[in-house]
Amino acid sequence: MKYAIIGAGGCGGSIGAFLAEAGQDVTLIARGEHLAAIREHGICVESPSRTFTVTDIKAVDEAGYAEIPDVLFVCVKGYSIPDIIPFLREHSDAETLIVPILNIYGTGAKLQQALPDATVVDGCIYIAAEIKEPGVILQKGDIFRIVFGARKGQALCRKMFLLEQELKAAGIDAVLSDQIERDAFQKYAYVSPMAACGLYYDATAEVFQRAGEERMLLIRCMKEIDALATAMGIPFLVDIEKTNLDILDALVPEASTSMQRDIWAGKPSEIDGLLYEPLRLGEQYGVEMPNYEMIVKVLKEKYGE
Ligand SMILES: NC(=O)C1=CN([C@@H]2O[C@H](COP(=O)(O)OP(=O)(O)OC[C@H]3O[C@@H](n4cnc5c(N)ncnc54)[C@H](OP(=O)(O)O)[C@@H]3O)[C@@H](O)[C@H]2O)C=CC1
Ligand SMILES: CC(C)(CO)C(=O)C(=O)O
Repeated sequence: MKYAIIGAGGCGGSIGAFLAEAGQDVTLIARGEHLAAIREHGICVESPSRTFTVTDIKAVDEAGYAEIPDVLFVCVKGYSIPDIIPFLREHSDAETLIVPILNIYGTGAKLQQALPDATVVDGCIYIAAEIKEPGVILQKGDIFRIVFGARKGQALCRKMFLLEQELKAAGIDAVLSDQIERDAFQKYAYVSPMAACGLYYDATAEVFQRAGEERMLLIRCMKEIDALATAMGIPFLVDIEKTNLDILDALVPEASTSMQRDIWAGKPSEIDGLLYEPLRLGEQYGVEMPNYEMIVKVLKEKYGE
C-alpha cells in the first residue's frame, strides 16, 4: 500500500523506516533539519539489536506532498494535532485509513469529528524511541508494537487486515484489535501514571522498578485508571497492575516518558492529555481520583497551568 506518515520522530520515523526497508512505498512528512538530513542521507534507526539506514525513502514537508495515500499514520505530539487537520483533510478520502498512534486517549474519535468525510481508526504504539540527531532515530529497547482497529460503529475493511499484514512483514508486532477503545486505554493506563509519577518524582524508570514509595504511588494511579476503565464501560480484561509492571520492569533504567523529557527541556508537552484528562474523565464518569488530584495540584504549583 501507499503510506504517508506525518511526524517522522521517534514513532513515525521508526514506522516509516521499518516499512520502507521492507519495500513499502513510504513518504515521511517532516520538517526542519530532520527533513533536510533525511533527504540527504536517508533515515537511520539505531536499536539495541541492529542499526540500519533506509536511503530510498521519500521525505517532504506538508506543502511538498501531493498524494492521497492508502494509509496515513498520524505520529505528531498531541499539541500539534490542530495544526495538521488541514493536511489530513487535503490528503485523505473515504478510502484512506487515518491511523493515529498518539499516547493521548481518544485522538481517533476527536480527529473523526474534525474530519467527518474521512475514515479515522484509532491506535496506540509501544516503543521507546526519539530523534537522536537530525535523520537518526534511537530506539531504547526492541519493543515495537502497534495496536490499531476500527472504533465503535466503524466497519472493518480489507485495508485494515492488509495493514496488519504489511506491518508484521516489516518486523513490527502489529495487532488489529477488535476492542481498540479498551486496548488504547490499556496503553494509557501505563503511560499516564508513568508520566504523572515520573514528573512528580523527577525520576526515570529505575526509581519505579524497585520497591518503595514511588512504585506504590504509581500502582495507586494505575488502580485509578483501572476504575475509570470500568466506569467508562471498557473494563480491562487483564490484571492491569501486573501487565504494566511487567512492561516497566523490562525497560532500560534510564527510560522516561516523552512528556517528562519535553517538560524538562522546557518544550511544549502532552501534560494536558496525559495528566489533566484523567481528572476530567474522573469527573465525567464519577470516579474518585485522589492520587491524580494530589499529583496535578503539586505539578501545577511547580510548573504553572
Ligand atoms: N517516543 C516514544 O517512545 C513514544 C511516543 N508515543 C507517543 O507518540 C506520539 C508521537 O511522539 P514522538 O514520536 O515521540 O514525537 P516526536 O516529537 O519525536 O516526533 C514528532 C515529529 O513530528 C514533527 N511535526 C509536528 N508537526 C509537524 C508538521 N506539521 N509537519 C511535519 N512534521 C511535524 C515534529 O517536528 P518538530 O520537532 O519540528 O516539532 C517531530 O519531528 C506522542 O503522542 C507520544 O506520546 C507513544 C509511545 C512511545
Ligand atoms: C514502551 C513504552 C511503555 C516505553 O516507554 C512506551 O510505549 C511509552 O513510553 O509510551
